[in-house]
Amino acid sequence: MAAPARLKSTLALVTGGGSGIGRAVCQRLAQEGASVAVVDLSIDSANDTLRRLARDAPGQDHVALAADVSRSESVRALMEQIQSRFLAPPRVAVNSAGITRDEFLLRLSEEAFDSVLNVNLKGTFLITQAVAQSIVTSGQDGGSIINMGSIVGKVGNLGQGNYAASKAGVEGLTKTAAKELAKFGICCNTILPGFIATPMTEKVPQKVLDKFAGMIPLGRLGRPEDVADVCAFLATEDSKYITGASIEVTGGLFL
Ligand SMILES: CCCCCCCCCCCCCC(=O)CC(=O)SCCNC(=O)CCNC(=O)[C@H](O)C(C)(C)COP(=O)(O)OP(=O)(O)OC[C@H]1O[C@@H](n2cnc3c(N)ncnc32)[C@H](O)[C@@H]1OP(=O)(O)O
Ligand SMILES: NC(=O)C1=CN([C@@H]2O[C@H](COP(=O)(O)OP(=O)(O)OC[C@H]3O[C@@H](n4cnc5c(N)ncnc54)[C@H](O)[C@@H]3O)[C@@H](O)[C@H]2O)C=CC1
Repeated sequence: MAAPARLKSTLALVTGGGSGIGRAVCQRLAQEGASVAVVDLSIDSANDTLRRLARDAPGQDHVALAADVSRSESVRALMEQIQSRFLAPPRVAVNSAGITRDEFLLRLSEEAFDSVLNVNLKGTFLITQAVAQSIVTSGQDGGSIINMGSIVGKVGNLGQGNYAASKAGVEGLTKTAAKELAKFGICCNTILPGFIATPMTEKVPQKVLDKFAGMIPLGRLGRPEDVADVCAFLATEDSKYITGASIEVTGGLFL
C-alpha cells in the first residue's frame, strides 16, 4: 500500500543518504511526496540512491550532492547549492551521516577519536546550524531536524568510547537545539537505533554478535526501513507537538 503523501511540496535534506539508514530515509520521505536532496561523502553512493528515487518516485525533483559534513566549508557550499537549485531552505533535515572507528579505550588513538567526533557530532552540529539558519533567514514557518544518535550513546559499548561519546553528544546537542529553535517553529529530535543491519554493522565481529544473540526482545535485527518509518513520522505534521525527544528504535535491545 502506498504511503500517505504527507510531505508533498516539502524539501528534505538527508546526509549519509548513500547507504543504509540514510538511503532508506530518502526512499521513505520520497514515498511521502518529498523532494529529497541526497547528501553523502560518496557522490557515487548518493547517485545510486538518486537512481532508486527516480525509479520509485518519478516526477519529484530529487538531487544527489557530495558534501563532507565534518567540514564547515563543505557544508556552506552544500547549502549554497541547495538554495540555488530549490530557491528555499529544506523543511526537513535528517543527519544520518556517521562512521565508526572501534577500538578499546586503552588502545584508542587520538586520530580515531577525533575522526568519529568530527563526523558524527560536529557534522550534526554543522548541518543543524546551517539548516536552522537558512530556515530563520528565509522566514519559513518552521521545520523538522532529525538526528541519528544511537542506543550506544545511552548505554555505552565495549570498543566504542569515541562513538558512544559522539552519539551521547548528538542527543545533548539536539535537546539544546530543540529549546533554542522552538521559537522559530523548528522541531529537533533524536532517533536512537539499536542494531540495524547495514554496512556499518557488517564490521561487527561474529563472536560479538553471538554474545548478543537472543538479547533483542523482538527477536530480529533491525532493518533500515524500521528507522525510516519513525523518521517519516518525525518529518510530518503528525509529530508537530514533539521536540527534544529521543526515540529508541531497538526492538527492545538494552531495555
Ligand atoms: C544480535 C544483536 C546484535 C548486538 C551486537 C552487539 C553490538 C552492541 C549493540 C550496538 C547497537 C548500536 C550499534 C550502532 O550504533 C552502530 C555501530 O556502532 S555497529 C559497531 C558496533 N561495534 C561494536 O560492538 C564493537 C565490536 N568489537 C570490535 O569491533 C572489536 O572487538 C574491537 C575492534 C573493539 C577490538 O578488536 P580485537 O582487539 O580484535 O578484540 P576482539 O574482537 O577479539 O575482542 C576481545 C574480546 O572482547 C569481546 N568484545 C569486543 N567487543 C565487544 C562488545 N561490543 N560487546 C561485548 N563483547 C565484546 C570479544 O567478544 C572478545 O571476547 P573473548 O571472550 O575474549 O573472545
Ligand atoms: N546501523 C546501525 O546499527 C546503527 C546506526 N546508527 C547511526 O545511523 C546513521 C547511519 O548508519 P548506517 O546507515 O548504518 O551507516 P552506513 O555506513 O551504511 O552509512 C553511513 C553513510 O554516511 C556517509 N558518510 C560518512 N562520513 C561522511 C561525511 N563526513 N560526510 C557525509 N557523509 C558521510 C557514508 O558515506 C555512508 O554513505 C549513522 O549516524 C550511525 O551512527 C545508529 C545506531 C545503530
